[in-house]
Amino acid sequence: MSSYTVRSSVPGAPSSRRLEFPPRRTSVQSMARDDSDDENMLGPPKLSNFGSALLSDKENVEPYPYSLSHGGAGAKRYSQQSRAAARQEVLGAAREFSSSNTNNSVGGPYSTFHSEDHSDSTMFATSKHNQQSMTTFNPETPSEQSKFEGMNMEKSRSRVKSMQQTLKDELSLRSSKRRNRRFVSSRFNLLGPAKRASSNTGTPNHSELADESNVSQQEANFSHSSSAGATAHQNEYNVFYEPQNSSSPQKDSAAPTDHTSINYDNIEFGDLNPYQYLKKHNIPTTELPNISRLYFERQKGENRKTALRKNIAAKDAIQTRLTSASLSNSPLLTQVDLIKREQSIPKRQPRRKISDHAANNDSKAWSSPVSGSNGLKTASSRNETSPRASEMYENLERPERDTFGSIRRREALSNININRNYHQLQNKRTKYSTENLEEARGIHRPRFEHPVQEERFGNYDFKHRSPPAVPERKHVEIVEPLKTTESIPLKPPATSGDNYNRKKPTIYVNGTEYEKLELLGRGGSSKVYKVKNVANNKVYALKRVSFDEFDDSSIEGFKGEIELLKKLETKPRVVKLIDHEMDHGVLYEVMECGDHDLSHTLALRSGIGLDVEFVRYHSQEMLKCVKVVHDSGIVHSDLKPANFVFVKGILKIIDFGIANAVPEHTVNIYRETQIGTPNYMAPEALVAMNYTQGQPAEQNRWKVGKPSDIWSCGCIIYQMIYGRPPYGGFQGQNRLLAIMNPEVKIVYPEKTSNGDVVPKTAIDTMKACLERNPDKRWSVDEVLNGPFVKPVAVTHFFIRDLIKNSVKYGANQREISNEKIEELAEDVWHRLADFRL
Ligand SMILES: Nc1ncnc2c1ncn2[C@@H]1O[C@H](COP(=O)(O)OP(=O)(O)OP(=O)(O)O)[C@@H](O)[C@H]1O
Repeated sequence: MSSYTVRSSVPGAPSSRRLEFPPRRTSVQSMARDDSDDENMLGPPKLSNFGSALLSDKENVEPYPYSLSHGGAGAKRYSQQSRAAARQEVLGAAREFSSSNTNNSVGGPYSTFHSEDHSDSTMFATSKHNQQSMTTFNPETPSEQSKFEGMNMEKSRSRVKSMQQTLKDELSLRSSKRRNRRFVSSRFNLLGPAKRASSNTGTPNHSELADESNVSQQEANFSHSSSAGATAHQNEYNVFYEPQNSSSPQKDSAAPTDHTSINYDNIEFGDLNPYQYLKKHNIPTTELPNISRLYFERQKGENRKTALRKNIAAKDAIQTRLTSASLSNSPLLTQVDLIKREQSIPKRQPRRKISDHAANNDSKAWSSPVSGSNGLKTASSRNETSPRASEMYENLERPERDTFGSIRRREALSNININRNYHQLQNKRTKYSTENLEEARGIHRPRFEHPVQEERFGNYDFKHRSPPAVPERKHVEIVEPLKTTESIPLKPPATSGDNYNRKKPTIYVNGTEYEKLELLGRGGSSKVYKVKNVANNKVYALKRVSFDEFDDSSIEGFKGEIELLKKLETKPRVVKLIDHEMDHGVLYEVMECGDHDLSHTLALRSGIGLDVEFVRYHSQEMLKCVKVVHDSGIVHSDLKPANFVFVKGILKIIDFGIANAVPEHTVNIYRETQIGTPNYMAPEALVAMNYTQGQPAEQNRWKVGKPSDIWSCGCIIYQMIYGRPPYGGFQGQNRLLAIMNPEVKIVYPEKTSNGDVVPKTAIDTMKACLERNPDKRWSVDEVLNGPFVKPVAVTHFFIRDLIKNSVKYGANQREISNEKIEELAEDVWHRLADFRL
């Protein structure tokens, strides 16, 4: 490799550079590598680049990457001019060298070079016959050294500077071309895939490369054919746009077939993009930037026109609605007019994107048979409406194709919705204002409660559906059952010997049938039932006593009761025995039936307080019964409240089971058994007394007489006043002991537990009845005639007469003895007895 050092005069450039001559075959590669670096290309040219550029410029065999295919027209011209000038300068310098070296033979220092490289470059091969290449210069040759020294060095330096400047401009121009190419590439991407033109079968890239190859070839031909730079500058434009194939079959009449004078105003792209347009009309790709710019400007204008046209259509549609709404207020409008106006206005569309479901529903509503029969437009017929409406439909239903922009489209939709609501309101007003007219015309319109229904079917005349069929009422006959004269037996008929047909069991007493009604009470040895005589339907008490549990003495005692009852059957204060029968150890007594006994009455008044009159009345009633018994020579021996019953309001005595007839002129009887109720038994009836005369000592007897009955009556009165018997506070055996113990005194409080004052006469009566000594007890008559049972009442006249008589008696008798006073008191007392009310 040969090297040569030159001093550069370019400002900023290194003072000296070592000029190297790279191998010729790598010049193109070096250019390609430098071409990738824009910054290096913008800087001052290097001598190495200069040499490479010369070589590459001559070697047009390979595609020249920096063709003028993508440069602008002005840049292209400048590039071509500058390149032509540079070439002229280079050729001039070479001629100078060659002229100074005309005698240089083939066998000289160039012989080797030419023999190696003559077939590689056409340009170099052309010039090698006329000039000496710099690369073939060998300064070491003595003959050439002398020639070189003889040259004008100043002239050479100026030429080198000129060449450097030219190369600098060339590089700047190439950088500009590169930028333009990038811009065009980005625009191509926006245009989408290029369509295949009729005259262009290759892909755009391939076509572009082929075209670039042609351009490079044309440029090489130009460089080869032209000899003068100025002339080349003048003819460059015309020759350059000469079409390769002038007989192109497809040429647009409006297309600039004569490319020497392109009229951009006459260009019509149609459906072609700029690149397709170039290919179709065989226009060099260098015109692509200009044509692309023209294409985009026209597109922008078309878009503006389309937007303006759609805006006008939307406004016209709105104005049509408003006019229709104002006209619909007129009461003279008929229903047919309203329908026509409604048909001329498209239905409202949703603001947002229409979903498939909503669209389907909407289409169903429109395509309903009812609407079709009434002249409503279906979805397919909407396009048959006015052009303005159709255009607005296009605008509303396909917002993605709208070119207004989102804001403008939203405003348009909002306006339409607002006016739609106003239109609906006007329709409603019209509907209400025309209701009377419609009714007068006999037009029946359905009433919709739902606004959607009203919106869809609001102003249209519909035919009523046939009313639903009234369900048939089933006729049900109420058939009353036949009435028969024969009564339905509630129970099976009675048979002989069967008592099933009887309501309740019956008891026969001496042949008389008694029907058992209810149980009245139960005693120690018997049960008492309420029965009804079946023959006369009278009610009785039936006492049934079984002798199985009793010994013979007890059986004799029940038999004595019957005798006593028979004896007393005429007494009104003794329950009346109706009938009795002894059968198989069972005693039946049919008696007069009482309502309830005295124990039941006392229980009802428990806790109510003292009622002296109640006690006096019931005491008197009780004593009257006892008087009857005592007067009959009978000692009852078992007097208690349960043995007094009220029969029709009259208290009567019952239960003479242990009663004994008292022989006349005797007061007491003696029993060998202790029978009775402890609470009411007199002390003498409880204390066994040894029967001494003629009887075994171990045998005890109890003395029972009429005073025992008075004791019992005293206990009943005591219970009626204080609520319990005298020894009621004792329980069990202690009660008997207390009764028998004379030390246990009976207390008579002046007040009851409720605080009621107990009359003194009542207390005195109780004390007289409950005298331990039976001989000192009052008799029944005394009690009955006692101040409590039978109180004395005096009148005002009685007291006045008493005082008057006493004064007279004292005036006549100065001294009155005590005996005389007692006699007088007894007399008054008897008079009071006669004076009782
Ligand atoms: N004629 C009647 N009317 C209404 N009720 C009666 C009649 N006879 C008895 N009673 C009721 O039957 C109950 C028992 O009767 P009664 O006292 O005669 O039987 P008892 O076996 O003698 O009893 P006890 O021997 O224990 O005194 C009475 O307390 C009374 O309530």
